[in-house]
Amino acid sequence: MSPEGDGNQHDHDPVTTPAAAGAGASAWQARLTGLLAEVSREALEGEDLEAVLRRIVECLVRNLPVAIASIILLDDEGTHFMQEVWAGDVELFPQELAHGWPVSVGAAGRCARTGEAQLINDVDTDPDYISGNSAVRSEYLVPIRHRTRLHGVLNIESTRADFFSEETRSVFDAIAGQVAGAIHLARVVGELESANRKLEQLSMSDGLTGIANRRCFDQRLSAEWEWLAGEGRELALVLADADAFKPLNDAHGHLYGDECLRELARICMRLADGTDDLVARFGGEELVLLLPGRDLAAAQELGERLRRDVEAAAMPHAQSQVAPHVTVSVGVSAVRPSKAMSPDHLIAAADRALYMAKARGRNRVIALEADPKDA
Ligand SMILES: Nc1nc2c(ncn2[C@@H]2O[C@H](COP(=O)(O)OP(=O)(O)OP(=O)(O)O)[C@@H](O)[C@H]2O)c(=O)[nH]1
Repeated sequence: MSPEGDGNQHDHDPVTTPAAAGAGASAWQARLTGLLAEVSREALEGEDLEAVLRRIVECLVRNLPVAIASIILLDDEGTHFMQEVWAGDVELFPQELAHGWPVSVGAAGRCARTGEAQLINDVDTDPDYISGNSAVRSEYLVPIRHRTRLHGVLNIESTRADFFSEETRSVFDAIAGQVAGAIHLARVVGELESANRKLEQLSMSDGLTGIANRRCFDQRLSAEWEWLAGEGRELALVLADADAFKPLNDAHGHLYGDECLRELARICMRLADGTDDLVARFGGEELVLLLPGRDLAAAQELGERLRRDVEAAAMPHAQSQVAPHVTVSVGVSAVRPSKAMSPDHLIAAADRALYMAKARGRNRVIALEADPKDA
């Protein structure tokens, strides 16, 4: 334990309290004003919230003769404290407070419950005071509030009974306001980042099946193309098109057609077992598997498994001339990416193979190496 003025940096500092300042009261005011400015700067840092709050409490302990400074944050419901960031000489940290505690407990709880600042001039006489340092004599707790939302409590503890003058308290009130701004800023930034992530995800996925959409596929194809060109490894495509899908919609309705597409997507997802494999909706009733690192034979085998799995799913199709259930035709292509060709050559080859599978009676797999003449 090191009470202020006892071995810490304020020992020889003439301006540690308003009383000590005496004729130098303006020096004390200057210190408080400087402190407020420093806290404001920290509050606007806007990076990781915990780091910002930690620097604020450290700044308080570094600049003022206080034994403990802490910021205690409430959960979303405002019923429990869930996080405490502190600086100073905490010699006792009650275990029950380590993982959050209800606002029914402690002087900080009283501050949160009442929404009012709490000045405790003699901690020994306050029934709610929970000691963190046996030398502490007084405590000041301020609600941290942004507009109507109570975020938590700013807690300052001093080893002097007369430390919290009106002027000093008003500075802590202002600091609590800065902390509230910092918390609000961090939460808004966090919410924006998460909304952006969601939007990014939405813009890359297909609403019906939940798999990647064409935009995502195009981006990944060109990224894989570049990467594999450098690596000298192959890239394969499996393009699957549901057979007689128009008659299926006409006979069973679009909702059933939608459900069949979802099932096709699930089957493709089960087959895409490579870490970099991508399953995407290529167009209406066409799905595509992008298979980095696989050659034509491996992709053709996967295409064949896909065709068989779709048959095995036995989704009824009353109007297909191929089978009484949904079938797919599959075009497969592969290439070793190089500057001589582009991703379009790979797609064109898969497309040509698919066309041949349809022409030869559907429910079959055709594989073609990509050819510079294809695109
Ligand atoms: N239910 C449903 N149908 C879709 C969707 N997207 C495209 N389709 C339908 O898929 C059908 C594709 O028809 P076509 O291109 O004529 O081909 P097909 O009838 O499957 O015949 P082949 O491909 O030659 O075997 C069209 O009727 C589209 O309306 C979708 O999201 N849901």
